[in-house]
Amino acid sequence: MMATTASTKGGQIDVRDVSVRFTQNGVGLDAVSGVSIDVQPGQFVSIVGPSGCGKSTLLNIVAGFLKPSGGTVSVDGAPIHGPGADRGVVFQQYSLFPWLRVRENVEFGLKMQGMCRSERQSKARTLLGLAGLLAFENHYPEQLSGGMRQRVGIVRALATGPQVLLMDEPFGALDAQTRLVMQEILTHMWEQLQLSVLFITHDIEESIFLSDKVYVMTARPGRIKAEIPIPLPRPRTAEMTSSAEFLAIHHRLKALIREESLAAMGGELQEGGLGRDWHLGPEGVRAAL
Ligand SMILES: Nc1ncnc2c1ncn2[C@@H]1O[C@H](COP(=O)(O)OP(=O)(O)OP(=O)(O)O)[C@@H](O)[C@H]1O
Repeated sequence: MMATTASTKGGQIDVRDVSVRFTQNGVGLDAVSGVSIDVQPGQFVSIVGPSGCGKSTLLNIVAGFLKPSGGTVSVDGAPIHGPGADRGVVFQQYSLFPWLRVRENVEFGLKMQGMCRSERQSKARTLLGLAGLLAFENHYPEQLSGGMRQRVGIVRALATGPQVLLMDEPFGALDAQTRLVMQEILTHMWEQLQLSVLFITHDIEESIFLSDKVYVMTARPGRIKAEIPIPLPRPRTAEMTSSAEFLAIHHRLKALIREESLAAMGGELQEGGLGRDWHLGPEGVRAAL
């Protein structure tokens, strides 16, 4: 992997035997059970799994927004007790301040840290340049497309210099074409800044294209079902997505997730729906009605 700007290499995430139990109206729900994952410094790691398996819950724990019921989480050996400037977070919804211009949005965290005006301007402009947004530094968020807003969101999350970037379905609201461009921009920024990234997505192709490793979670309570290394060379190119190696990984991941998606639907599809009545055929179903 190449790097130009990072000085020290940090950003190791260690999640050990983490469990989460939510209690609502006196009823307990096991969301995550005994999950252990690791992200090595500079690694790009994705988590995929069926809806509701606890992916966001896990990310929120690493972000420090949520405390696990059991287990430990640390970054570079330091236990996580809450949110911190060492971890940038990007969600699917663009969370920019609409009354601030693009550069002011990016500078916000730096201003809070007490950095002087000229230093924070120069930092924001460097990052906006990496994301291809320098020409828009004086625009307001509402003047930007969804993809551009999300790029500003990523730049803002990176402004305070975190070694870890946590991303929860960041491109989920974007159209397919914009999504591909965003993947390339993110890869470029990741390579330049030597970040560790933990990335959640529903999109199998996206997870393979971006990652060094993909974790597949089971249906709730979420456990780690498989850890799939992605040995494709870098830089990744659009052509690689039709290579035999890429397609073989895609096939494997799809099968793993399908099993869990069926399980997540409580067995209805195998037992009561698709499985039970399909042998009847259209005639049989009509007769049974
Ligand atoms: N604060 C909460 N209180 C109670 N239950 C919660 C809470 N947050 C999440 N859950 C439940 O925990 C489970 C895991 O939720 P989570 O959002 O982590 O799943 P997910 O894998 O990210 O889902 P999706 O892919 O649909 O976004 C779900 O059943 C959800 O309803």
